[in-house]
Amino acid sequence: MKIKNICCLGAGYVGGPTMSVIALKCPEIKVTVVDLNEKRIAAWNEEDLDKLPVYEPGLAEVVKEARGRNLFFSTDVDSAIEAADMIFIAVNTPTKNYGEGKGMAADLKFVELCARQIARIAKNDKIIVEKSTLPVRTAETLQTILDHTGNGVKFEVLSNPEFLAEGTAIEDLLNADRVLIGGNQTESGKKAIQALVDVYAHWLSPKQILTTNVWSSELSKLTANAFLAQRISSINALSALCEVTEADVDEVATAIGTDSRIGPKFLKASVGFGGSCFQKDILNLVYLCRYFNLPEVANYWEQITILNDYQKYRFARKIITSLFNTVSDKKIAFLGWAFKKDTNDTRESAAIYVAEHLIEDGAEIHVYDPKVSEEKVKADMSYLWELKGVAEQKIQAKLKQIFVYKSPEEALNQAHAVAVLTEWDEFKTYDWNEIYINMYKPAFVFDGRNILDAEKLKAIGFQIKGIGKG
Ligand SMILES: NC(=O)C1=CN([C@@H]2O[C@H](COP(=O)(O)OP(=O)(O)OC[C@H]3O[C@@H](n4cnc5c(N)ncnc54)[C@H](O)[C@@H]3O)[C@@H](O)[C@H]2O)C=CC1
Ligand SMILES: O=C(O)[C@H]1O[C@H](OP(=O)(O)OP(=O)(O)OC[C@H]2O[C@@H](n3ccc(=O)[nH]c3=O)[C@H](O)[C@@H]2O)[C@H](O)[C@@H](O)[C@@H]1O
Repeated sequence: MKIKNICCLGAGYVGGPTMSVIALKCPEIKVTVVDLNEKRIAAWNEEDLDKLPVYEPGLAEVVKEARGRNLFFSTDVDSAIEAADMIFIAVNTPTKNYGEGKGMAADLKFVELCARQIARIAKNDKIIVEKSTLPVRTAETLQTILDHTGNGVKFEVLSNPEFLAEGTAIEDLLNADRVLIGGNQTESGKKAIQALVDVYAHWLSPKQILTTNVWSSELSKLTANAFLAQRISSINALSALCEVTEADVDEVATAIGTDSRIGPKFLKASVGFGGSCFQKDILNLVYLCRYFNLPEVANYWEQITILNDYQKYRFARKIITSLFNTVSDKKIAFLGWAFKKDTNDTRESAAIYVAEHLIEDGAEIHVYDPKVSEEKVKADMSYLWELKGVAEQKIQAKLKQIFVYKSPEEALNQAHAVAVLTEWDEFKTYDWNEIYINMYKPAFVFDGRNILDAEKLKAIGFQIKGIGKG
């Protein structure tokens, strides 16, 4: 079966870049990305490519080439579903914040709504592709909804989880370590798998495309994220030990990472991992393990997020204790707000939690991030406080302790301390002599990413404290 028309539900950080690359590489396939969010779709259709809703190196170039040729962004969900022979579901699957499984389980209501809408609209057979990250056995739920509410047409459900990382999404999509496709091991299931393999085969080699049964594929996605996050929590746990023993965490990471069985990647100690997925996917895994009555397994994975919370808290506490046990009315400059460099995404960014803790102690937070707006920073903090049940009036008062600037100089001027929250390359190139002159003394730098040249900063006169540095 040759795919001619693809529709993707969800024009977010996954749907947008993934479909743009598919459209780029498969010019004979019409790809329509739809979303309920009109503002988001309007931004995807912006003439000015700097205004795309997702910032990713290389994305604007891909959109420029494919958009209007065979790549379209639209809010007309029904028409796109009707016309497609393959439908990707790339909607959000956040942690449930209500009812059964609150704070742990994945909220599948958006996915379920997609399935119901597809079933209602579809007039001919379709392949449904789970692109969102989902708990193992969700395909069964989707199949049940599709079969019971549809118009008698046949649906084949595939799992095709996405492994791209933000900041390197285009590179990851073009040169994927692997693409994973899970499907039913029936004749029609195998045909559907092959149809999706043929899409990716436009630019990936057969050995980069793995096919499995549908459950293995679903579970592999949660597992991959849990393994990746586990490495970060492991090195971050050791960073605390390094700080009290004068071992250097970067040296330890290099020493263990050269063992080919361990490998060097994902061993960078930090203020804690952020991003929309690691935390939610691990909690989802923990919930599943508890559901299947495997408490020891659940507790094992849960420790990764517990350690991550500890790491963010530890960083904030270090700032407070170093500044003579209070940051009340002190100006703390934040370099970076995004959860990692080269993205404008701030979901679950460590910066949010560090800021919360410092604000609780009375600090003023002065933020500069090259890609994050004032509106976003304030929305992030408001959202956190709302979730915690803080009264609206109190939220408004706390927001007055946050200032966001368009230039680093403004954020850094007259600061008591600088905290590096995101590893943007430009922070390394600043004139730190000048920054020192314009700060209160002693001038502190808390490098939550270990990116600055500590010796150079010490020579200037800074008190510098990194992660896992004695
Ligand atoms: N962000 C990332 O780097 C990665 C995310 N994932 C997974 O991909 C999924 C999507 O993640 P993101 O793109 O980051 O989320 P996102 O929140 O950026 O985008 C999801 C979009 O889906 C839209 N949507 C919700 N319900 C809809 C419906 N019924 N019809 C049409 N559109 C609808 C929302 O309006 C939103 O724009 C999640 O399951 C996530 O775990 C997987 C790999 C990487
Ligand atoms: O499912 C997802 O959403 C994606 O989650 C991660 O990608 P992402 O969260 O975009 O970015 P990462 O590079 O994994 O970084 C996550 C967090 O860990 C931090 N990190 C990463 C690596 C490291 O060594 N140390 C470290 O602290 C980063 O700064 C960031 O805050 C995975 O890397 C992707 O494979 C996956 O598809």
